[in-house]
Amino acid sequence: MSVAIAVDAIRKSYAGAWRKPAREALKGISLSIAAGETFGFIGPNGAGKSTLIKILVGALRPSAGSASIFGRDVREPEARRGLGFVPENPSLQDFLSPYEVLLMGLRLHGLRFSDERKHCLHWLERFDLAAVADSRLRGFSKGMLQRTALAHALVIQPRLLILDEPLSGLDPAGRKDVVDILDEYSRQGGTLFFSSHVLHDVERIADRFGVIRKGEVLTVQAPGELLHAEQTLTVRSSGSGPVPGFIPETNGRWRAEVRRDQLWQALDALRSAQHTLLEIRSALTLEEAFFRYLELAPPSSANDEPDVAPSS
Ligand SMILES: Nc1ncnc2c1ncn2[C@@H]1O[C@H](COP(=O)(O)OP(=O)(O)OP(=O)(O)O)[C@@H](O)[C@H]1O
Repeated sequence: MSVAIAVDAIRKSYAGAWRKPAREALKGISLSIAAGETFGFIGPNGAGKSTLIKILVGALRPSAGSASIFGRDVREPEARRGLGFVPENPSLQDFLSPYEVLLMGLRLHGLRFSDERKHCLHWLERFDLAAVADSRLRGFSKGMLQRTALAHALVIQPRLLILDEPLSGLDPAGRKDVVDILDEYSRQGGTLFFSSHVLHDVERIADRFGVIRKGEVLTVQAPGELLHAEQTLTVRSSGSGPVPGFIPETNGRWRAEVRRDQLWQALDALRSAQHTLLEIRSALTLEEAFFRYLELAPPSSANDEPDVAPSS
């Protein structure tokens, strides 16, 4: 399978303000994302997510290391062919209409369609913007602007989408629509790299995700793996009599927290007591597992030092 994004030992230091030391935002990050993969990049505020994204789209130069998109160094304009990008706070010209924004996207990428208006309206409709296709962006809500920026990224039929916090500013219905569109894009073979704070969205969309903290990637794994590593399971049953280790809930239901290596004993006990098994699941949500992971991740030597580095 071909590599869509390759990041090799990237470092980035921002020069400090007057008398302030330089800040090392990325401390030697390496990643490889396959073509067709959906990769979520998560981490707390200030972890370095946007810095890496800006390097990938050619808006920032790394202090050291290299990155490429479909084999082209990100410093080459050719690397951005077929790249749809939405930054964290998209700044769109507010005197334009959504239709004009999408048309501009097609022009910037040198794309021509026999019926451009129909093509743009298709994407505006997908993002629930058809009714305001020709209205000026001035006065649009944050969610409407975000949806316009996403439609602008998708209208070029990108081979790669890089989205910085794509779901921020959207209400629950808007989030669901966008998640469905991204799902469809991914099922059709598109490659997606996105950052998020919202673990539920990462769980829903991503094939794999990377956790970044203080400029370092702590782990890269599939959403299920984080939960699978957890040793405790919640087992729920329904039955009339008590079972050792199980505590009663309401309506004849019972629940126990069971260690993974003791699951079969617990199931045998339920069978002997003629209980019906209702549910076995990880005792933690992905969110809880993620925060526990962040807390347990051993601090590296770089994290023990103050965030100071020579400026680039
Ligand atoms: N232009 C800049 N000048 C100086 N420092 C910067 C600059 N941009 C980012 N930083 C610093 O670099 C570090 C990483 O910031 P970055 O914006 O990449 O993090 P992030 O993970 O995207 O955070 P958030 O989730 O809040 O958007 C932070 O400590 C931030 O203060």
